[in-house]
Amino acid sequence: MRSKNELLGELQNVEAELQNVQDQIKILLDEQEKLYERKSELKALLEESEVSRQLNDDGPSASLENWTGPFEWDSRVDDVRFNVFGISSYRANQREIINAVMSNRDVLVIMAAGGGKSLCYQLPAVLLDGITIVVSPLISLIQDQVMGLTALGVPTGMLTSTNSKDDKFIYKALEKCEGKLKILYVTPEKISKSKRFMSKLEKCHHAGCLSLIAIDEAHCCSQWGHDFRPDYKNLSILKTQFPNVPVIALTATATRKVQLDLMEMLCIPKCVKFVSTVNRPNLFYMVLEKSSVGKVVIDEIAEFINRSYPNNESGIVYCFSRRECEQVARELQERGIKAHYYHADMDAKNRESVHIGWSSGNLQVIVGTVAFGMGINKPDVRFVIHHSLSKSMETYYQESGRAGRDGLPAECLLYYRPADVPRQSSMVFYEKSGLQNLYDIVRYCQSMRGCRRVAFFRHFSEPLQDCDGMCDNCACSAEVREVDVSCHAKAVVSLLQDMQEIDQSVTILQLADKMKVKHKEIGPELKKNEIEQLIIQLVLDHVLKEEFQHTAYATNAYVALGPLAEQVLHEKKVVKLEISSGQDDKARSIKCAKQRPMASKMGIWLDELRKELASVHGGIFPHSVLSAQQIAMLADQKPDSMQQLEMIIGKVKTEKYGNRILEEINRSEKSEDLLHSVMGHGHETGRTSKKMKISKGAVKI
Ligand SMILES: Nc1ncnc2c1ncn2[C@@H]1O[C@H](COP(=O)(O)OP(=O)(O)OP(=O)(O)O)[C@@H](O)[C@H]1O
Repeated sequence: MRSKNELLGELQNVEAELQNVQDQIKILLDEQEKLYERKSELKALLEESEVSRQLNDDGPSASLENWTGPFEWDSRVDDVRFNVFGISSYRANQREIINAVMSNRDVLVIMAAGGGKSLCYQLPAVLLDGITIVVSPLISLIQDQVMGLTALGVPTGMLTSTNSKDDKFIYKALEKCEGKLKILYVTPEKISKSKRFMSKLEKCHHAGCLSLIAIDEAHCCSQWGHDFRPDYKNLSILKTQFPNVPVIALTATATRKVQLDLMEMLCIPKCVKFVSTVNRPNLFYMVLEKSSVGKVVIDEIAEFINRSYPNNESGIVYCFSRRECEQVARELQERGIKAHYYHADMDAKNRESVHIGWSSGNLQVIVGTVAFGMGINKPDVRFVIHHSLSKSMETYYQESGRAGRDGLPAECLLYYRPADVPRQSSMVFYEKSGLQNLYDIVRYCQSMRGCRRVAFFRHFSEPLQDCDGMCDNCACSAEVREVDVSCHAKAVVSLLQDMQEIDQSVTILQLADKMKVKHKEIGPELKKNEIEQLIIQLVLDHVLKEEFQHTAYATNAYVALGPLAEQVLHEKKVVKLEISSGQDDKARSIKCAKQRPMASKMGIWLDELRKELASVHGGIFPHSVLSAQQIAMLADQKPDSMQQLEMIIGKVKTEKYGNRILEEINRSEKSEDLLHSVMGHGHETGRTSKKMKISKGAVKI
């Protein structure tokens, strides 16, 4: 029998060895984590280089060819731009794209929402002999475009699923090709399902009258895109059937992978690509904490609208479900806001009347589901509020991008609370990369310090650009502490482990409730929303994961242990959480609003001035009347009298708004920056045109 001392000695040795092994395991685990990270980085880089190799093999890129001109059609193009569309100058890439189309090339256009894609096919359509077919996914978008073009005097028609008495005229025009129709909008279903339409199109082509095919919202072709539409898949038939007719495909967003997919699906491998930045410098992005009490959220939204937009400036509120849309619209009405809901369950007539009411200014706010996303062609939307989380960065970019398409300042607010995550995840988990896409936007929302714009640039693999203080985190960052919550995380994991052992499923909210009771003994006290935030953080970090169970009526999202749970349990992983320590969200939002009222007000006045001048000068599009260049001249020359202001922008009545503009110019120390920021698109701002002198052509009034 060994003595007690001998046993104690060996025990100490074993404990020391165990400690040694544990230290080595920790080192190896750290190493493993680093290697995993590097592995995914390398995979992403490989994928990227493979995609760019294929893209390079697939034809010349726009930059390799000179599309600026001169071309023999230059003067005719300028004439149509000015006299038909009332547009005084091009925005970035528009001239080049038009030239590529006029040169009979297939073209792929990636241009930010509101960047001016429509002109790129509408202008050539007017100029070319024959008819242009435009494929567009939504009837509301088609109606909008047809209304606008008809007002400009361009003979335009549409064929959609709903038959109309005009259909006969359109079929006849296609067949006879008499010049009574220049642009024909169709839904993708017409191409894939209507034999009658395709046979008329064949005849039109045969007679040499099919001049151009435009595919709008082309990302709908790709399963990798965020809005896949099965009928778009069949559009390859257009290029196979009419190989000599140029195709122009346009979208606001397409990652490299989607671009490649589009080119393949539309059979335009040798197309010229024009990729513009996703940056929308005039949009202010902000994420707000969403209260768990529904009425509080509505109170805040109503207060925001009444405070910031008291003059009936247009806006959109996006909701998660149809029921929620109706409720939010009703509650906003109760608070005196002219709001109405819009969703797919309404009949077409009802939807149209709401849309028209909003476009004409009778309604201030549309409360919509994503059905009210694509195809909103109203340029002066001043705010887009997300009452609920979007399902991806792409959809958020698109939906919020409905704001400020006129280039003037506009605001994009997103109300976020962790409890909205499982609502979305149970809808998207079956989509290709659905959860991954959702978690990207959740990361965007959880961040209290990162620039929102940078998040977009990263997401769309674009070089970073300056935010210019146009997001909440850059303009008025919250006072944020980074708190070590490893012990709370460990408690969450062990709590969940206990529940899993007895086969008990738990949702994120139930887990948060249980933690609320338990965590007080652990360390620094966390508020309920911070515990929820922590649980979501753990899901994003793969410590936990979401799992889904189907019932006859719904899919429920539960939370379970993820691949890195063990590390947290054994204290091998530090978990930190950003916690706001200063003012509450509302105070912050007010502070943010105070920092930029001048730019917003000025933008609105300029817009009103544009409109007033347009009405004085007989229905010319507002943008042509007070162009960005003219605003740049204001910045450059700082007029100090009404007379000077009138000289700069032309001989017009400017008393009402002019005085206010002058006041602002005088009052603001940074008037140039202010004017730059109200001008929106960087390429046509004073930054580039500051040195420009007034030319007669630029002052159109
Ligand atoms: N060169 C220009 N100068 C001034 N305004 C322009 C110019 N080009 C287009 N616009 C105006 O900008 C607004 C947005 O243009 P358009 O509808 O073509 O955007 P888009 O790129 O199709 O956006 P979305 O992807 O959101 O549909 C319209 O009001 C249009 O008249």
